[in-house]
Amino acid sequence: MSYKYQPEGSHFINGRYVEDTTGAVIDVIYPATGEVIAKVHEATEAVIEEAITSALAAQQAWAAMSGTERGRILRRAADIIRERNHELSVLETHDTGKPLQETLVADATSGADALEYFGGLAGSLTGEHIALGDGNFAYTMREALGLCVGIGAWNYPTQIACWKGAPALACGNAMIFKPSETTPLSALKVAEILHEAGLPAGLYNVVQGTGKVGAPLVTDPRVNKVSLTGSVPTGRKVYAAAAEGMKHVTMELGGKSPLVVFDDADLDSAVSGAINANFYSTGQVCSNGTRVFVQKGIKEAFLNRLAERLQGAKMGDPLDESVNFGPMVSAAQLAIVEGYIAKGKEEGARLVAGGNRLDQEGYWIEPTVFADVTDDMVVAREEIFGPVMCVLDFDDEDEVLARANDTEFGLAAGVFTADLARGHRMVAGFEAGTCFINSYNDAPVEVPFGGSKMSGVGRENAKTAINHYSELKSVFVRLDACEAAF
Ligand SMILES: NC(=O)c1ccc[n+]([C@@H]2O[C@H](COP(=O)([O-])OP(=O)(O)OC[C@H]3O[C@@H](n4cnc5c(N)ncnc54)[C@H](O)[C@@H]3O)[C@@H](O)[C@H]2O)c1
Repeated sequence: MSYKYQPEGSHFINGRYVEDTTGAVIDVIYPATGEVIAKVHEATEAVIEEAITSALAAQQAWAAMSGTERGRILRRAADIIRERNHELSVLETHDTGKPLQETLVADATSGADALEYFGGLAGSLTGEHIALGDGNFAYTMREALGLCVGIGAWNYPTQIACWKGAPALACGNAMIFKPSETTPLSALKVAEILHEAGLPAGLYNVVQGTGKVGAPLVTDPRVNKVSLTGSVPTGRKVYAAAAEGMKHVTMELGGKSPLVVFDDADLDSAVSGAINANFYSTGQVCSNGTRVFVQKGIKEAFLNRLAERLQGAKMGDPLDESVNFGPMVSAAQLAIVEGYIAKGKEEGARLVAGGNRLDQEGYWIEPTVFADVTDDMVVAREEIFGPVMCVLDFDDEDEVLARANDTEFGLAAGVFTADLARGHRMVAGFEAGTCFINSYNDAPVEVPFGGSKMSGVGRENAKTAINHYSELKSVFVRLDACEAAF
């Protein structure tokens, strides 16, 4: 039987699709209907070995090319992605369930942005000259790390494949990317397009599978760097395993981020911020501001306006471009979200919107809002990773800052206020890697993205990502005689 989105092979290795049917079967399910749209096989040991050996065989020649030449290929790949944006977005919608309205602007296009940005930077990577007196000097050389492994989550499959691949390749590395087993299709297209753009075979390989495939990649001594996007429990395991081999890591993990709305904020703008911070991608965004602290003076106005605006959430066929709210990615994730909604009710939070599963095929749940949430409730402490907004009340700035920071996570934080001095004071106090003033969840490639505390290590995007995919070699040069004590 052939499936609607069946790829030519489960893996993309050494410039071509590869299959090994002895690997366990993974069903790829369209979350909107529950239909199986493809079947892929988990990578076997032989597949993993082929991915590693072909990457190693290609990497040194790639690193020896000029940055400008490498960058040209990445920029060509960006152009191809943009030309095929519609087709890639339809695939992403099938892989994830996210509405086409979103995938058309946020997924392949964001991946293309990363390829274009790092393609542009590749020719400007340099070391520096350091004068040391007496004519002596040192210089630094920026070198590729070697073989990098990227491991993705299921919420932004194309974007994650590009956000990791683009800086890795720009710096002269090879990458093996393992997408989430829930969304295996889009990364294959990224690999295909990179090679079509001229990337030499072996430099961007995609292997499918669960953590059983991710784990041996992380521990393989030939791998120099691991970049994971995933949950904190997985991050802990992967970071520890990578530390055994003293490997470089980037950890983009989960969050329970605060969004603080002061009573001088523009109400509609703040409600928009809260919607973007909770319901985009059906709430499956790591940086979501799911603890919405609203100052008591505007609490009722905020909740009323939010209820009105929620009427604009349109669920339905994700391929219909007027639909703006899709299903959860999987039955398992839906069950987790339903569990948290039940917990919120049990703990005494006031359900003011949503909370119900739709009685139809697929993994649909309404956008949900709890009010009167308190800091100690489970729904206010744990990452739900679904469309559940928790609204908490507060009185003053010092109090809300302390409460906003009272979490093990530190991915993102936002503030809405008309008082910009207060906005800057708040972000200076937030214990979070990515902050927003009068906005939420913007992630342009030019800006570093990442978390502090348990939400991660390192940064993606922006010039700083170069530091995470390369290292400096220092060279001391003596021009006068070298002297010694004896
Ligand atoms: N900070 C960010 O940039 C960011 C972005 C998106 C998602 N996330 C986080 O990702 C989570 C949701 O994604 P998920 O459910 O796919 O996460 P997950 O942690 O379950 O899985 C992430 C990836 O790790 C792999 N994996 C699992 N165990 C492994 C192991 N032992 N060794 C190597 N790889 C292993 C999985 O197969 C998957 O590809 C949420 O917590 C979310 O906040 C973070």
